[in-house]
Amino acid sequence: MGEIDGAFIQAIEHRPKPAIVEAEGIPLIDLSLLNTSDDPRVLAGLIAEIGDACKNWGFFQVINHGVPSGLLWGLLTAGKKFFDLPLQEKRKVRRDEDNPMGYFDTEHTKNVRDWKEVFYVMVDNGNVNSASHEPADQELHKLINQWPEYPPELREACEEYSRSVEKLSYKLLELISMSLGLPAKRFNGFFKEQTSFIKLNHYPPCPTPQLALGVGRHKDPGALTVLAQDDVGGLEVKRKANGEWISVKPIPDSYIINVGDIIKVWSNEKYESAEHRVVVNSEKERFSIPFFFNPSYYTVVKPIEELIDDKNPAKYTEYNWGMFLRTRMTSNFKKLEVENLQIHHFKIPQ
Ligand SMILES: O=C(O)CCC(=O)C(=O)O
Ligand SMILES: [Fe+2]
Repeated sequence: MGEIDGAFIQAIEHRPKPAIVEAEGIPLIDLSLLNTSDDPRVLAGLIAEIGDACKNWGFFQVINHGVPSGLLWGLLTAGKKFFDLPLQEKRKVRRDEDNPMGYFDTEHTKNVRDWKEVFYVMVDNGNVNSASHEPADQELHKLINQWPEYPPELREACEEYSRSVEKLSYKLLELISMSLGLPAKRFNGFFKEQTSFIKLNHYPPCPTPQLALGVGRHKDPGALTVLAQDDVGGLEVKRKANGEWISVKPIPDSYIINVGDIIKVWSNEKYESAEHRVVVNSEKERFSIPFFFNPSYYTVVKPIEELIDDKNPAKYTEYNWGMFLRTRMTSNFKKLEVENLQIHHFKIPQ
């Protein structure tokens, strides 16, 4: 990535400061009960814990999650071999605005360049996505995975890993649904033609980590994010209660679960999608792999009927998920002069 260029420099108010490391930190939830029972009465304590974490933090970590650790290790190893290739090799599978799957090294978040390189892979290859909000863009777009020649094992590692994390995502979705007092499978129908994808993130060491961010502050737009990180650390979450940035301590063999904007809207703001960002450091590279669990492109996102009434009216007007995703993906290719699309643009003034 070379010398730090002005495009990476964050405005003063968004530059990283030493983050607070909380003794307790974000909630840590043990999912081992899931292996022994799916009876809601047995699971009641776990469901309540998840509900509290979604409400108070929008973030939690899980252990005993059922994803074999070898799958993550295999994918991290294959991903590292890919990122070690020369830039011109990686750019042979470069993503672009027509097909946003593949490699990219100039991603922007909120119109500032991120100190990272990435590789995007669809979980269900070939699913389509909507047109964007651009008036000239009326067509459906196919999301097609692009595979590099080297390392040959990358494809299988991505496919096996995402199938396993998908299972965990459905379990979490069902627990979240029950925690809102809804039937376990209330949300499952939205994921028939899921637009879920994984992203391999590589954050190289940065000579001026006080000026740039690995990923600028943002909220994840989908339903849920299931994030694996290595042992380097750097993820920070903005605490809902007081707006302070808290660092998320790497815990071996755990996943970080992050409520996305869609669950915030479905729950009519009972649950939070927390702002987060990634700080980089001058010594160590870091790898992370988020799995973005996203519904079908044609999903109309709005507060769930059972959760609204006269006393608690809908806080959002409906929006089309595929359009939202496409517009957001397009905005991470370059610096724009306008704020990129956010759910607060659909908020009903109360
Ligand atoms: O690398 C991380 O820890 C988080 C990355 C992230 O927030 C994202 O890719 O949306
Ligand atoms: Fe994120």
